[in-house]
Amino acid sequence: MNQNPPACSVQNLTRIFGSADQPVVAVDDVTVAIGKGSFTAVMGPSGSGKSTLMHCMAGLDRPTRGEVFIGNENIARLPEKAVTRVRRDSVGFVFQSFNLLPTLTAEQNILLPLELAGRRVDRAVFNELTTSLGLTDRLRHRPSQLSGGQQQRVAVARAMMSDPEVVFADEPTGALDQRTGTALLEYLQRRSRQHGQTIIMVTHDPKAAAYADRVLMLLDGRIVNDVDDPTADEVFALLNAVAL
Ligand SMILES: Nc1ncnc2c1ncn2[C@@H]1O[C@H](COP(=O)(O)OP(=O)(O)OP(=O)(O)O)[C@@H](O)[C@H]1O
Repeated sequence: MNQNPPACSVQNLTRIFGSADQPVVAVDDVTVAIGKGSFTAVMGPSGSGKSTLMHCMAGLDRPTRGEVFIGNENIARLPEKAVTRVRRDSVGFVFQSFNLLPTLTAEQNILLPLELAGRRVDRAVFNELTTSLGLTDRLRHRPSQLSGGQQQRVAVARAMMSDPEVVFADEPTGALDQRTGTALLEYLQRRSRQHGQTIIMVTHDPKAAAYADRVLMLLDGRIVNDVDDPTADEVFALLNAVAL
């Protein structure tokens, strides 16, 4: 078990969609702490609440009940403006579909969040990130001139550039071929092990989850398994068990 203080945690988190007479309980009373510098995979069948849990943890969605801590801040209790600040300063998000701005170059996309926040750009951090992601000769290209794998690496650099408390990644390898996906997973693992970056990743792929230090398995909005250092075979068996 990770003894570090958590980078992020939720307590009795519930998120209900729909109306009072037809509620959809997407996340059901979840309590979990994510250790600093850990790499966690969130898995579960379609509709089990993975994206909703991650969106609530990242401050992109509001819980119906419960607490959400990013570092020491309980974002569930903050007004929207303050949540936006915490999200800007302490959270990086990698979307499956990259979400890059098409009119900006790779470099401009990577630096945009810092510029919007009025923060100084640390060129050493920028150089280190773009070199380790193999992007140095692609920085002046626009997203349409980049491959899917390159666009996803730009999205990862953008999420990591502000050195956030937590990076959330929603199916980051979903749109990539196997070789490109593997390289990205190896990078995420290195980033957590060597730089202490906390990473939470939603994935459907047991092989991708095996790169993580920990797998949380969701079913019907609840965590039904919490496994440290899983192998792909173990994850596959757990997934089969809940998918039946
Ligand atoms: N905005 C919404 N309005 C109503 N119901 C929603 C909304 N978002 C999610 N849900 C419902 O909440 C439940 C959990 O959805 P969620 O997207 O979190 O699951 P998931 O595990 O991420 O699924 P998938 O693997 O298919 O992406 C589902 O029943 C879904 O239909």
